Amino acid sequence: MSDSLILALDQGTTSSRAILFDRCGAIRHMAQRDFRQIFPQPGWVEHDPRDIWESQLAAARAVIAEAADAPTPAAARAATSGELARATGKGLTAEAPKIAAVGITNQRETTLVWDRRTGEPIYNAIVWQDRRTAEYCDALRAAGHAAMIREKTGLVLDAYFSATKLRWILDSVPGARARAEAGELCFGTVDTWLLWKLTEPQHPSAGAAVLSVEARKHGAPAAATRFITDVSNASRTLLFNIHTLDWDEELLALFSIPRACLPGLRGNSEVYGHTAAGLFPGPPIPIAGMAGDQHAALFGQMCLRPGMMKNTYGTGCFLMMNTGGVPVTSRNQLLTTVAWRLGSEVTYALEGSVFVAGAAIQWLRDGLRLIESAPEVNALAASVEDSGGVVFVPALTGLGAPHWDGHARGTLLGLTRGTSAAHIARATLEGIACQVCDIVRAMQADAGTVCAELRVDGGASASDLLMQIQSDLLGLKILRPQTRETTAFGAAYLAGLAVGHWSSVSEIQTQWHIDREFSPQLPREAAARLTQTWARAVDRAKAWAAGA
Ligand SMILES: Nc1ncnc2c1ncn2[C@@H]1O[C@H](COP(=O)(O)OP(=O)(O)O)[C@@H](O)[C@H]1O
Ligand SMILES: O=P(O)(O)OC[C@H](O)CO
Repeated sequence: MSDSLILALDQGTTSSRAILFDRCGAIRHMAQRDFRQIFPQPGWVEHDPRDIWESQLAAARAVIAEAADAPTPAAARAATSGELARATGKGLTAEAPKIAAVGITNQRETTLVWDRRTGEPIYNAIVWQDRRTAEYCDALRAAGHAAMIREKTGLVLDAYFSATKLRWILDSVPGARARAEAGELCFGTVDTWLLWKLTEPQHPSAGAAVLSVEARKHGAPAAATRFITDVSNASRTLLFNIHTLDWDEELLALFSIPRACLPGLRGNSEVYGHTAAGLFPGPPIPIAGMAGDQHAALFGQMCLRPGMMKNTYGTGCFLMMNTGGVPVTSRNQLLTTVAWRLGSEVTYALEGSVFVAGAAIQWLRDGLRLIESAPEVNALAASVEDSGGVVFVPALTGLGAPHWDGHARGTLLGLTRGTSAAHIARATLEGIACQVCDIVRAMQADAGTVCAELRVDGGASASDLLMQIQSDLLGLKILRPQTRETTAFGAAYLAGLAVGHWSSVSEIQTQWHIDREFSPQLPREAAARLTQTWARAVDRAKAWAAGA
């Protein structure tokens, strides 16, 4: 077991990644495949489910092939002493790597529907960022349903979540509703789609002989047992009751969703099935971990005690705090969500989602052309002492938590003739950090605790300047781990724990190491002034697109 690896599949909004971790938690191999973003109308965002699957499969096959070509540490040691060459007569080229388990983690809320018999999607995946159902959400809110929805699901009524997207597909694709009611269609988030595809028998690449031997050994899984989601992904659909941990009849009726199209519900660390024979070289691999990406990141950051929190700085920002075995109801417009279920033990979390974070830096690059690459923002912003009074509210697609204003728009204030590109770059980093501050404050008020530190990951956490600004504004320590692939880490750990690759959570806790710690350096009064100015700017950004 010591030489075997865990394969984490991290299916994100813009790319699919596959990472092989060894038993010490070190990354051995990594592959990434970007895939197509589809924007059929303003505010609509779709993915082709086949692109999601094919990019994920290609990334997984690439890391496995890379690992097969690379010597294992044991083989390398043996080769150094000449033993391997003597024993095998063929040097270092090894056969398929031993993979103990696969863990899946994924972009959440994104909604797919496919034919239960053929596996063919009936429509593109509607992505979490898609706003086509915003008006329907407004109507439900006006009809007074928001409080019941929040009480049962822990979520706010917003187009971000899956239920209204699923309803849209059932009502818009001819015949879909009747087929869903007849049990002919499957609804899934990306985890469910990947599990379905990974366990799909008779892949074209599978040799007939291999298939029959392996199928006899493992049995071809029935559709019902391959059609599964986990409680973390389910808790982002608006259809799942976080108290009963089951689909909720009242919510299904409200959104007109037939129960027959919903997947079975499982925990986050258990064997859900095996990869189909022939999909990867070697024997079928148990698929043993599954969690939404932010939940996996909370686990991978080892935020295992109540009060511990992490923030992921990617396209958006997703801040989560572990609240232990009790769902904390937010009084400050945050989300209550299932963090994970291990065996019968459920852990809950509070979450705040910022829609635009790293994407604001991309806008400086692609929209304003102030920089040529995202990392360049740091030198530009560091070339000035402060933002020169410029404030940027990066509400380019509205404001998420805790404001939830889909009509807010990006707002650049305080411009003078002395304003330079550097001031705007600095204001962008401050704007990202200020959005995170709003969430941390709301979270600490809800949870009644003041956590002394924030663990960070995601692409933009590479920016030392952004992390320092964040620490200054929050007045908290920022801890950046050595491995920032914490989402994939979390999925790998969940899978590895289920198959005994790691013996316990205490064993994996020793694998989390700090790369750098950032401590507040700005006087608190100066930080308070900046956040007060930010609050005034947010007020001006709100409701902008709603008209006069
Ligand atoms: N060195 C850097 N400094 C600041 N921002 C960065 C840096 N590197 C990447 N980014 C930002 O991080 C984001 C990508 O992070 P990533 O975690 O890969 O996002 P996602 O998973 O949402 O696709 C981009 O929006 C980019 O602007
Ligand atoms: O694809 P990511 O990593 O930006 O994550 C997307 C989130 O899960 C959406 O809620």
